[in-house]
Amino acid sequence: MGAEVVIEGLTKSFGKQTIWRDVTLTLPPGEVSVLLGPSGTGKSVFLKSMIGLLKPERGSCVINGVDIVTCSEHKLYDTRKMFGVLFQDGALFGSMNLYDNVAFPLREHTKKSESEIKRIVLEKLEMTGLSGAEKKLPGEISGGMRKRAGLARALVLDPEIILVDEPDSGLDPVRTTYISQLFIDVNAQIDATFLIVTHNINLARTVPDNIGMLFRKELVMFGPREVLLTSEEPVVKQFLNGTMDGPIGMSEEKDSAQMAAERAMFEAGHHAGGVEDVSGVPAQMQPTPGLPERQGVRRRKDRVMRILHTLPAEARETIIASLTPEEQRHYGVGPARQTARINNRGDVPPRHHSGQLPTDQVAQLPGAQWQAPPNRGQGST
Ligand SMILES: Nc1ncnc2c1ncn2[C@@H]1O[C@H](COP(=O)(O)OP(=O)(O)OP(=O)(O)O)[C@@H](O)[C@H]1O
Repeated sequence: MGAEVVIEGLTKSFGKQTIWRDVTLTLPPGEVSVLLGPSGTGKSVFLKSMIGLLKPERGSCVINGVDIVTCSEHKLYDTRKMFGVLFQDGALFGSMNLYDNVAFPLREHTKKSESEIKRIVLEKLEMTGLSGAEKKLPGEISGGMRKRAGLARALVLDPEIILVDEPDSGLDPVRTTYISQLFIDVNAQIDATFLIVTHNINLARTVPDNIGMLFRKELVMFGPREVLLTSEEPVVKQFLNGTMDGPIGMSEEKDSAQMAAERAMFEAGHHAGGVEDVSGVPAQMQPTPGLPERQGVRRRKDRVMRILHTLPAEARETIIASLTPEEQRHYGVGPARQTARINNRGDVPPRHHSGQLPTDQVAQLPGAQWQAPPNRGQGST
């Protein structure tokens, strides 16, 4: 099973520029999570901080009892071996063929024999649909193949955590769906914990178990996919619909005067762009038939049912509706019964900001009525 990653109060600045502050979330073991956020909100900086390439000033990122932020170089080196990282362009060595690129971490970090290396490399190339392409150079293959080769290389050391930076960059929508399927298939086969940074709405809506979003230097939300996908929070809705109508502007954000002026324009009939009314929770991608069931999905069900009472009503109803009648009986929930229980007890989910919930509650979620925090020290703190 993949490792759990527990991040608490993480804050990263460059000089006087705060990139994000007080980020708290837990990546549940073996589940697939996606981190969304407008360009420049520091998603790549977040991934680099998780593997210790950048040092946040405050907070912790704990994996198997080791805090990446404060541990020794020696511990960091060891813990990094638990990660497989897929960079945007695959980050392959241009002068090496795919076989040697994929074999590279094994030759660098292990004492395995060449015959053992060959077995592993061919297995990972097959897993990523690249059998037969061993002798190709990165410059001779398509962007999608380069990404798959990068994934094959990320897999050779049997990672427990896989970080993926913008897998859709430079890919058409169909190839993006194929690489998404590959992530789900790899997850089903090795049960690693995934964190995927992306702008791609289709991927975000259909691939992950959990979704988080960075905006205005904070983690706006992080939790089960049903929460973000049913959220009424303006920034989340705007992002998922890809429109100009909302708090996200040409650069990171708009001030209230600009927002009001644009609102008037849209109300007068100007097209806000994007696809209208992309809403609801579509079915999640499944492993390709013949592959094992995802263990993360099974564990997630129990986990989400334990925190169900903390989730906004619409997400709760969506989750309950997705259960089979047997599962509803098993967990003791049903749409009417659940609503009655909530009404009788007045059990309205609390409002929380990132960082305010105990870390054993994997989904740290603000309520559905989350309000963007006031624009604190934009650009510097
Ligand atoms: N090493 C660095 N030194 C100084 N500033 C940096 C460094 N790395 C990143 N930044 C700044 O941090 C901010 C966030 O960058 P980052 O690339 O993480 O954003 P992102 O959300 O991944 O954006 P995109 O979606 O466009 O890839 C940017 O303003 C960037 O200029």
